[in-house]
Amino acid sequence: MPVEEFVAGWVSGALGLVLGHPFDTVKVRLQTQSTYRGIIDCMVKTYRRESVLGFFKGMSFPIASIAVVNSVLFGVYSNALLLLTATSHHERRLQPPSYMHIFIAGCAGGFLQTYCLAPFDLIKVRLQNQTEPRAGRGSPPPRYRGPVHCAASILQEEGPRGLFRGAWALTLRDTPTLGIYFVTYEWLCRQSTPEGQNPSSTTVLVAGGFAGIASWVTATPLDVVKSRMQMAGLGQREYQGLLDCMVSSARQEGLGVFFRGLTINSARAFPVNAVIFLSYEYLLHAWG
Ligand SMILES: CN(C)C(=N)NCCC[C@H](N)C(=O)O
Repeated sequence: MPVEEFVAGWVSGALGLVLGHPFDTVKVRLQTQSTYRGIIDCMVKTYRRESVLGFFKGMSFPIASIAVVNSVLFGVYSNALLLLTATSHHERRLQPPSYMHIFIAGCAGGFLQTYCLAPFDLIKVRLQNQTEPRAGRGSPPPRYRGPVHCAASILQEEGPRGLFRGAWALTLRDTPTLGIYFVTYEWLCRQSTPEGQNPSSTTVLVAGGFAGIASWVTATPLDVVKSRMQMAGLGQREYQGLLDCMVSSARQEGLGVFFRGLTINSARAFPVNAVIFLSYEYLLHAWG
């Protein structure tokens, strides 16, 4: 099984993560708290209360973990394509796989990555939602002191299953949308690249950026449900399950609730995924 796709996926995931984390914090807060009037209001309040560091809350942990998840995604995707089409990454420009094969391989990558992603994503969301200023003398400490303390507290208070809160919503969110992600990327690359040639860096950047947007636009409704289910039990509303979360969110806040965070998600998705695909392609090219 070729492993370089896993390593390239890890490096590119880490680069994308640093670039995208401030956008991600604003998105998570908009989706789960109703104290903000919009993106700018959320950014201003975060900056005033928590300084620039507020945007980077919960990042140390995902930089190690989400990068591993990206490595699983790209590694499984590439190896699934190898199984389906018997072509390696380098052979795929001369013998391009069908969009159906790309979609299936993307869904397989999306499905398997959620097993690693679920607990990491839960911890990230819980830490990002702590809006207390940095602990100073006299101010009460935040509920979670960091990722390890957060994981230990969830285990203690909610049991091992607590770490997988929202995992179903995550699986439903990621399986089809990662199929869409890779199909969009390949389709855009093929549109502007002569047959048999490698796409230029500009093409990779643009195709990667739009692939990110396409996947996040389709993922946003379930992203909202997933974030709410992950926050449930923390003084926020408890849900009976995924359907209950969808129905009660729609009843209380209207259908627009499923598009919360769409603008910030798309603004984040372009640069993050442009960098992910560029560094991924670059590394695989450099390793020959
Ligand atoms: C749920 N969706 C839509 C995705 N995971 N899409 C792939 C993007 C991967 C990248 N790490 C990012 O966070 O944008």
